[in-house]
Amino acid sequence: MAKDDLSTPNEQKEYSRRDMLKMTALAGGGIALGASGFGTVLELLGNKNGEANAANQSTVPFFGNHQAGITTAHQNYGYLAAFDIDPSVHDAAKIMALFITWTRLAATLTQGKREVNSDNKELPPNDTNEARDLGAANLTITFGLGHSFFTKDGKDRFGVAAHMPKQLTAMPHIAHETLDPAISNGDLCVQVCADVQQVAFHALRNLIKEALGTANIRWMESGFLNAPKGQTPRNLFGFKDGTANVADSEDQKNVIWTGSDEPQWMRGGTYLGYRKIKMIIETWDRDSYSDQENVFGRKKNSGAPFGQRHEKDPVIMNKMPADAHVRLAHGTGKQIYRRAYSYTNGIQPQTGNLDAGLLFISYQNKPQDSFIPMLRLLGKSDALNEYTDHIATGLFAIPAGIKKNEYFAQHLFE
Ligand SMILES: C=CC1=C(C)c2cc3[nH]c(cc4nc(cc5[nH]c(cc1n2)c(C)c5CCC(=O)O)C(CCC(=O)O)=C4C)c(C)c3C=C
Ligand SMILES: [Fe+2]
Repeated sequence: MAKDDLSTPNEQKEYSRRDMLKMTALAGGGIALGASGFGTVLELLGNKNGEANAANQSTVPFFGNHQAGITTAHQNYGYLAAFDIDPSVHDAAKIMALFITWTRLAATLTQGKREVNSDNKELPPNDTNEARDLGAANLTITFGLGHSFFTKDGKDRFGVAAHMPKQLTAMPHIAHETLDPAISNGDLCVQVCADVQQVAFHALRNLIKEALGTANIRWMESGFLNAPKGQTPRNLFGFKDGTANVADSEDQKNVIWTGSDEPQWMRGGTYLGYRKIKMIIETWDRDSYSDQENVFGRKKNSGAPFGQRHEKDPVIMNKMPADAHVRLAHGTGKQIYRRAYSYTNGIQPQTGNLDAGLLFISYQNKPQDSFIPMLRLLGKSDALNEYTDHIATGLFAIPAGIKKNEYFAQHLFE
């Protein structure tokens, strides 16, 4: 049978054979791409099925100055996953090979294309197929590196510890947190977002599959967030969440993107701060409306700060209770860019309560001066603490955007 009877030949290959050979050579040679490796690389598909139905064909560019999925309009579904490098891997070349494969796959999937299957039906399929008839649905894939990628037990793991991002540390202890290490931190992180959950899951699943043997999944979380176009989404406490985020690109440059104080390969990148925060929904739902508003210092319906009429009006700190969440966060004088998702995970068997909360994700160029001090202050004094538990954490360096014919973190290694 022909390569794949449902497929049309790819017209917009992301990489030529020469590009891939060049990248493989740059990665130190000797990288085994696997028996079907080059077939996979060279025969990317156009996804023609979407033309016949209402699949969401919107795409977000994968290559660029900054990675996508950060200032990209918030998609409806998000996965955040962390990976650990397999203990058998000591060679940077193996990691570079994985990053080449991940880059190729991400560049393909985010543009609504799929990898073609081999002629040989005795081999497993290259693509798992469940998103074949769906478009890209604004899929973005964002890659990051944890502190433990660079050093572990005091050892420089892959010869790049000298180039560690300046603000990347292990996460410090924060008051009142009850962290589960199994769902915290990790050597690598991948954020996958899309407007169709099946598209996002498909992408993550295929990234996991390609990493096997080099990097193993450590944890993954999935979340959702919906709002009418142009409106701020609401969290599970019913409040508009994300109002104070900077929208202007000059402000985003100051808050999000790293500059000349970082190693060259990290400039134009950012840091992802992560907290999994369980929300004690049952207690919240029994609290009075006015108490709920006092917790944040904002009006529940309009999102306006106390003493103001409209959501985007400036915060007047002394109109809010001293321990109001917004007063404390705003009072640090620091800014972060929040891109959170709500999560639900059925019922907690021990209590019969809902297992639900917020996958708090923020991007900032100086986490040691913003995200971490803010967490410390909120951990100590925030009125919100009565209704929340911080159960997982992470801090990851997100390198600059990937250029065409380059691969993720290439300039860290070369
Ligand atoms: C480390 C920082 C923060 C954590 C953790 C955090 C958790 C958290 N927040 C909400 C809900 C809201 N937060 C709001 C504002 C806000 N929150 C932070 C930081 C953290 N939040 C900042 C920096 C700000 C903006 C402050 C400002 O300058 O005005 C709001 C108000 C609306 C908005 O601006 O988004 C809400 C609502 C929850 C539910 C939560 C943990 C579960
Ligand atoms: Fe907040």
